[in-house]
Amino acid sequence: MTHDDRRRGDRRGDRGRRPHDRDRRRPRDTDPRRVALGVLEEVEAHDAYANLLLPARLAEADLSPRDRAFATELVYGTIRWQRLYDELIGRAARRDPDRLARRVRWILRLGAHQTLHMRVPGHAAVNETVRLARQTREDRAAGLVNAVMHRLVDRDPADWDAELRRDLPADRYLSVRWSHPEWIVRALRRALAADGRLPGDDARELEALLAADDAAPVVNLVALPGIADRDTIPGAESGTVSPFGALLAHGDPADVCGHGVRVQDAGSQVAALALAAAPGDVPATASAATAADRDATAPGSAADQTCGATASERWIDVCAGPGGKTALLAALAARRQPDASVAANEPVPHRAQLVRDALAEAGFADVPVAEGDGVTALAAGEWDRALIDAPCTGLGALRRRPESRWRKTPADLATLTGLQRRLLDAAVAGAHPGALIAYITCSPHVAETRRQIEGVLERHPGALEVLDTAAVLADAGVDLAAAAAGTGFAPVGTGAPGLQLWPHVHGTDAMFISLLRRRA
Ligand SMILES: C[S@@+](CC[C@H](N)C(=O)[O-])C[C@H]1O[C@@H](n2cnc3c(N)ncnc32)[C@H](O)[C@@H]1O
Repeated sequence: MTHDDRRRGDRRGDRGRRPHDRDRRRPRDTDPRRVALGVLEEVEAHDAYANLLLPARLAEADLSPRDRAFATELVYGTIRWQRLYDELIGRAARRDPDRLARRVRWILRLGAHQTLHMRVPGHAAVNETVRLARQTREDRAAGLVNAVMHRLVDRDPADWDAELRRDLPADRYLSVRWSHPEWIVRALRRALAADGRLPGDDARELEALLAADDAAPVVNLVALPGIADRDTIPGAESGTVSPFGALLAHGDPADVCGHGVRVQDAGSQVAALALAAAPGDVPATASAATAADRDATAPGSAADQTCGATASERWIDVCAGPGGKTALLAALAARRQPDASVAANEPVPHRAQLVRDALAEAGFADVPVAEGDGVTALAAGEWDRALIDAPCTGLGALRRRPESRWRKTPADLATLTGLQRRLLDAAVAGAHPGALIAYITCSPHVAETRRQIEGVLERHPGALEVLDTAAVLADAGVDLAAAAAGTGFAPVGTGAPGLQLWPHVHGTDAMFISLLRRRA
């Protein structure tokens, strides 16, 4: 080492080490299976979220676009399907899979995913899985991995299925076959039945719902009305139930987002639209719409035809973070009623900042975002339309968050339903006659949906009118029948005091939307 080298080294010291130095010492990984295994182990060890961790690990690796897609499917698919794979691995290994070393279990789950859901030929799945075991210091388990993988690939998946169906009680079979915790299977069955969707013991619709949870969801985009046009988003296709929605089957959403285009599930779009489009029986709190306002709204677009609001209303989104619905509400309000004011509330500071960012990006930086309790904001009563997108179990969005089904427990329900009830009661307390409330969850669980609405109606007899959400949305250009066409399932359920959307019927997350109006 020359004197100059030494000086350079001294100057840089440890803190001054260039970012690439680490990369130079440790070659970037070029194996998608090894990258996926690392992510899966980290997700498990640190309760991390795969959708946050994976992009970081992909950025550190050196993978072709094809291998990045392969690693992505390996991670998400293996997490989703782990219950099925554990059952089959246990049968093939003739031992409890929980007694295998963690890494060996992940290696086998990865192998199972390749052969059962990724169309990797059997021999390649076996060889690559054994290779992965050897490369990751699990040589001693290579024999077991080889034997288990051979038993998995040598049998037809239909044979495995027949064996499971024969051996397991009905709910346990569904739980294993569709890789959901058993309590979630039961909760979804109850939710479908409450929506009038399970005649007799027909499991067909329940299985269709479970299957929809297991499919990789297509990216849903929203083109905020008045700001962006869904027909001009590069590479996007139509086909969502939302009048502002588009699908991005291929490509990186980051390449098309911005300037009023955002990633947002079509069910969320429809939920925000329902509040905006509900008939404006709300007494105007300031001046009525001027002729100039009305002229400013170009006729013909979905947004213009759909908002039922009257002028100068005050709209509030009380559970706003991260701001997807707030941005759409602001766009809908601005398009139809420039005089209406929109405000947001989100108690968690970093999520409140995300709401501000979402609003600023869409050109609504002037929308105030408070950091308080939604219960207080609602009880204060300074609003004409309130969106309560309540914290919930998220059982309606399992397809988007692969690990969430394994982390939720029935115990989560108690806290969440208590808060949901307080939010609804505060809305009743704060609402003036004619004020509108949209109560929304991204869960179909009956305790979070219809029972909440039944409960608030019982606690405040005569105070609320339940609007027909499906009819409001139909007037707003949402064609539920077209969305359900070809699925073999009814476009709208029956009996619920609100609209329940379903992934297997409408292609949306399972959002529940109930529109309520305060009576005099
Ligand atoms: C389902 S998320 C809302 C999603 C959001 N509306 C959107 O579309 O982007 C529920 C939000 O409620 C917030 N929250 C939790 N407790 C709350 C409370 N007491 N009052 C109001 N909001 C609350 C959570 O922090 C979370 O951001």
